[in-house]
Amino acid sequence: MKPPEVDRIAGSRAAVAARRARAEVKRQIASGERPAVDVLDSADEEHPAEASLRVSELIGSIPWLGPTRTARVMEELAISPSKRVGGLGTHQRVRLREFLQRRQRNGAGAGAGPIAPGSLVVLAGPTAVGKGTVAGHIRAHHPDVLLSVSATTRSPRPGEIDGTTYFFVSDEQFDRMIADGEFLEWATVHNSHRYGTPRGPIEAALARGRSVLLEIDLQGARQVRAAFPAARLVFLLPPSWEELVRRLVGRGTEDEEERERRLSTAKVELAAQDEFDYKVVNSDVETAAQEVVQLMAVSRA
Ligand SMILES: Nc1nc2c(ncn2[C@@H]2O[C@H](COP(=O)(O)OP(=O)(O)O)[C@@H](O)[C@H]2O)c(=O)[nH]1
Ligand SMILES: Nc1ncnc2c1ncn2[C@@H]1O[C@H](COP(=O)(O)OP(=O)(O)O)[C@@H](O)[C@H]1O
Repeated sequence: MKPPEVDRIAGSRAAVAARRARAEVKRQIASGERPAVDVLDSADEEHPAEASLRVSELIGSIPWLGPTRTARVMEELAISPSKRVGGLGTHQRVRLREFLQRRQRNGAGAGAGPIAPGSLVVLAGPTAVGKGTVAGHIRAHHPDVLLSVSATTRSPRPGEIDGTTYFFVSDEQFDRMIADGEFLEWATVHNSHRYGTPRGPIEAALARGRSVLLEIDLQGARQVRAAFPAARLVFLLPPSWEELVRRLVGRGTEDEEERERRLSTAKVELAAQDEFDYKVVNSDVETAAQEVVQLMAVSRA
């Protein structure tokens, strides 16, 4: 058996070597020799220097981020300051990866951070373009963004959950909510059912500096713009009209008559796309979701 003193010396040598290896990784990031996202991707048992690096050290090594912004970024990504790269949870890793890639693409100094605090973004677009799908992707990957849950008088589709997809309410309940001033905006959509955005959760989130995403129709987007001129309006476009029809038919949730009604609304909505601040083509869900999130990161200043 080795005497304890030998163990202690060996242990401290190993610790010094590990520190040196981490310092080298930080130097590579700081000099631009190695993108931070590569360090994140290579962090595993075979790369202990990368895996044992703290996330704050990884982000802090990027030349254009000082300690204050690093701390803010960590908070926005919901990653604790002591977290090591190898110990990240799946969602944290995805959020960090998206952030690093976005910063790499945008270059130094672009934007204000992953998500500008307190921004209100409206996602609109024709039926079946994929608004719900893109919003769902953002919900899954950016829990820091509040995805507003609307109230509607339409019936739930199979798989839709009351309180998550929508608050499914009766006509009488909807009337009462209007009378009580509970809506930020509301509209009758596709000439059939009413949909409205509950005001309370949005105002509370914005007051706390949390960003909010509304997935609503054209009429609602116009009302939000009037009430909140600072809101950013995003129009989601299909790659083509044929693809839009394919998605509507493929979803299989409406009969022929309802599909026709929705497609005629879609023509009106597409004609209004130039009223929006940004247009995003939904060819690929992940890319479209990332573009919407990136728009949230654009500094209001
Ligand atoms: N104005 C307004 N529109 C909403 C609201 N919630 C959903 N919508 C819109 O209502 C429309 C119908 O939604 P839905 O019944 O889920 O079917 P979809 O058209 O196939 O997405 C979509 O354009 C939604 O964006 C809301 O709170 N306010
Ligand atoms: N980028 C995409 N590529 C292919 N299919 C998509 C894409 N985005 C959404 N879809 C599909 O299109 C259909 C309509 O999407 P949905 O999110 O319900 O649209 P919306 O909320 O705009 O009415 C769904 O079946 C969905 O799976």
